[in-house]
Amino acid sequence: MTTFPRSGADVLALAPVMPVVVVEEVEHAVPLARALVAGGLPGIEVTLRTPAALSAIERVAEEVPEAVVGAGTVVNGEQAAAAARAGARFLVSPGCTPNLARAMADTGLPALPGVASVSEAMALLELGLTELKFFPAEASGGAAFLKSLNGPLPQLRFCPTGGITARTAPDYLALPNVGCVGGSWLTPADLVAGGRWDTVTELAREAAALGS
Ligand SMILES: O=C(O)C(=O)C[C@H](O)[C@H](O)COP(=O)(O)O
Repeated sequence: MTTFPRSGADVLALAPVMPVVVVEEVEHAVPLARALVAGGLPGIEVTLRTPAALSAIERVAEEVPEAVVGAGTVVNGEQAAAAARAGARFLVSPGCTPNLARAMADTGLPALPGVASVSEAMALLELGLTELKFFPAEASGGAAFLKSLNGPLPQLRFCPTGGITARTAPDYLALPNVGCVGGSWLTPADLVAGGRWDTVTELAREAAALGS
């Protein structure tokens, strides 16, 4: 039986790669999640960027028990609450405000709030949050930024996301303050639209192997 994450650390520990997916058609959600799970990636971040996103989370939560589905692109409290109602097991935001941090905590779900600077990371640390998303990773300094941050703030752990590929992921995963990396490269729009689930599984398998 799947154990659901109870903390940000549990979310970071799901797999070396967190697939970030954009679901345009709700019918794609279940086969997509099954394809990722089959490749060894149980954690799935469904971005709240499409009208289908909340229904997609609901379907995966109900129909794919091996998956751990979370909501991404959470930018306000209403979305955090709606994602929790839909069955999300964790929340991810691209950036954070005190209001959003509170709203995410109110859901009772583990969350990875996003940061892109030292001061933003320190503000969340003051709230007791030590597992964060680093977004947009490549545009904000990449692996070199996180390596520098580990000096003054070694208590923080990150899921860097944004512009990361299968080729650059190992640079991040080699860092002591990186738990996993996020990315959309496992589920390109053309593969999803064409229902090419075997290829998604293949990409997921390669990504899962980055942790070994
Ligand atoms: O929507 C969010 O919550 C985000 O933070 C953005 C996503 O994580 C990135 O868009 C994924 O990055 P790519 O792998 O470069 O596509």
